[in-house]
Amino acid sequence: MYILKTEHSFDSAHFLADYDGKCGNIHGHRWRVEIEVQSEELVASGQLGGMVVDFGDLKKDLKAAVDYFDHSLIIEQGTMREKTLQCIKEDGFSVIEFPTRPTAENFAAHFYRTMAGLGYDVKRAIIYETPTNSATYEESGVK
Ligand SMILES: Nc1nc2c(c(=O)[nH]1)N=C([C@H](O)[C@H](O)COP(=O)(O)OP(=O)(O)OP(=O)(O)O)CN2
Ligand SMILES: [Zn+2]
Repeated sequence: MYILKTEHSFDSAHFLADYDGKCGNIHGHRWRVEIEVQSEELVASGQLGGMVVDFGDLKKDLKAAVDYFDHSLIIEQGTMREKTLQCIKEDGFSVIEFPTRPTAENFAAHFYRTMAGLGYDVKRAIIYETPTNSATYEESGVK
């Protein structure tokens, strides 16, 4: 089995709604996203010969997925008053409404599924919320 790994980072603010503690307040992180893709075989010949995929393509696709969140405020849908949200947007701030609580675990699943949706055979996605705290998402099954 061959496994390729690449990473990108993004800066964003978030908060955990209904969290009893400092993470319930708006705060920021530099999120590091690592992605691993796998293959039993290498491309036989040509431009991609000897590769699983071209690192250039893998990096470009992960960067696009990650850049979507860069320098924005990520909020869980339905956890901010509509009026507040509207004012923030009207004042020109970039807000992304996320379907689930914006935890490292949910971001790991998000990036896994985004890259899988692009056709990559993703082994795992690892999200570092801080330099020492990370969450990993994998899907079990026959691979
Ligand atoms: N399992 C998870 N636990 C927590 C998550 C998460 O995504 N998954 N997220 C948070 C908060 O977002 C918080 O920002 C993390 O804070 P903390 O671990 O305390 O990290 P700090 O580096 O800010 O801690 P210091 O001790 O103040 O340096 C909480 N839990
Ligand atoms: Zn946080």
